[in-house]
Amino acid sequence: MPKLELLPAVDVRDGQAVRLVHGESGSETSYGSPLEAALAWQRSGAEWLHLVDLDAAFGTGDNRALIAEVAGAMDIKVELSGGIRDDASLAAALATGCRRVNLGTAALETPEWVAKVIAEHGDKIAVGLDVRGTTLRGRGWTRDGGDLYETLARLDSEGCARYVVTDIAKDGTLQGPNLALLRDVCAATDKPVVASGGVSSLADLRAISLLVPEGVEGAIVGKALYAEAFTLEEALKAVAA
Ligand SMILES: O=C(O)c1ccccc1NCC(=O)[C@H](O)[C@H](O)COP(=O)(O)O
Repeated sequence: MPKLELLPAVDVRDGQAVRLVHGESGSETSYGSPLEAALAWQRSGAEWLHLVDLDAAFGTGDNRALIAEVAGAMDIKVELSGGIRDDASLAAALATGCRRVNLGTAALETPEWVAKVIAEHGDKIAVGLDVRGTTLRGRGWTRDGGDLYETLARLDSEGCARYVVTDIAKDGTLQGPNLALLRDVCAATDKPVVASGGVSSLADLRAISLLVPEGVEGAIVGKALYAEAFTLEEALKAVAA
């Protein structure tokens, strides 16, 4: 059985690595230099980095140059997220050399464009399905954007390669992942799913690992690493077992 991939997160707001609670603007705790954080995860053995431009997601500017610097400094695979909504932002994201990008708002607001870029870029495109209940949220998770399962069916029919699934109610709270949501999404698609939001312990990671046979491919871990609930080395060992 393939092991669960772990993607330590670096979310960038106003040039700083931050953690949010429920993804809410204004709930930031700052953790200093995004580059230092990313290099630390790489040194600890990460194979992936989940790198988010929160300003681009919220429409409060962007950290494009810094994101490019961080992505360019990585020897590991990078997944980029936040505010990738049109040809210019997609081109800038792909030019960083990242392995893939997550589209969120665009999948809700400009589905034709998303279908086009899925056709052009294949598995370089993933779609972030960020939900409250089963309602998708866009624009930095501030606006409703339709039904999770209807959107998933549409994206599947367009050949979307992968989904990053976040329960916003869990994100940044250290309350544990929404395993039922992950199971339900895996049952609704044959495509791999990356779990995001709420991981609090090694037990949570082991619980997500048990969903690998159902289609969960990876887990994004943010707050738990910054709060030192466990180390990345411990997490990598836990999912390798
Ligand atoms: O990814 C986005 O585009 C985004 C937009 C608006 C608010 C937050 C956003 N992402 C947050 C993340 O991807 C978190 O890093 C991730 O869910 C980790 O959560 P946690 O382990 O609970 O800190």
